[in-house]
Amino acid sequence: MLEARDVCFSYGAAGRVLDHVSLAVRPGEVVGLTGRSGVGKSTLGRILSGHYRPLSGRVTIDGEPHARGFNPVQYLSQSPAFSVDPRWTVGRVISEAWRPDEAMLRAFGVSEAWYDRYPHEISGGELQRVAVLRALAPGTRYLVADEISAPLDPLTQAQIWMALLAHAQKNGLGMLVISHDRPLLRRIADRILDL
Ligand SMILES: Nc1ncnc2c1ncn2[C@@H]1O[C@H](COP(=O)(O)OP(=O)(O)OP(=O)(O)O)[C@@H](O)[C@H]1O
Repeated sequence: MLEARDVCFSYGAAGRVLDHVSLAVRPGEVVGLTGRSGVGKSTLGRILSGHYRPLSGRVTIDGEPHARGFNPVQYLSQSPAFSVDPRWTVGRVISEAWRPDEAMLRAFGVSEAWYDRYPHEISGGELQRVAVLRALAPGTRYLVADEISAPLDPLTQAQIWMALLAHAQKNGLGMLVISHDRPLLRRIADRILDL
């Protein structure tokens, strides 16, 4: 189980962003997280992913704190361009994490023809699919998907969610889906939390 318990956080001297927040995601469970803009959803997602340390409170993965090495809690943002090295080819970006097979490439609509290109040489929607596929390395146990489909066309959105949900179910992957799109969350989440 991925668990945040009594988490508090603030960015420097600015006011408190998270005040004693607790949340849990079980393996194979899809939890929706929504709430007004600026309430701290992305901050909580990054804390769960080990990017930020809480001021107080704990984050545990199956009872253990975040450790060095491959991160079993992968964070995906709305803007994949910020999370990939612009000097690496698409092929290197993916294979640095793992080597997905043909079926996975097809399910996520990723083409090997892009492998020799750089991130700015594929479209935003294509890069998002690359980022999602990269995050699904075998060691990934939980995925924090932060508004990942907001800028995509409806067809690409549907393709990504269908592939992600199928993969999560098959592999017991837990997902925290952060979104303002309540109809989307009602379709895909087992339960929805309002921060
Ligand atoms: N690096 C940072 N430094 C200082 N303040 C920050 C930083 N990142 C976020 N904040 C502030 O922390 C608060 C929470 O931001 P966060 O991005 O977690 O909210 P959110 O609920 O995800 O918002 P949205 O729905 O608009 O994406 C906001 O007031 C934001 O301005």
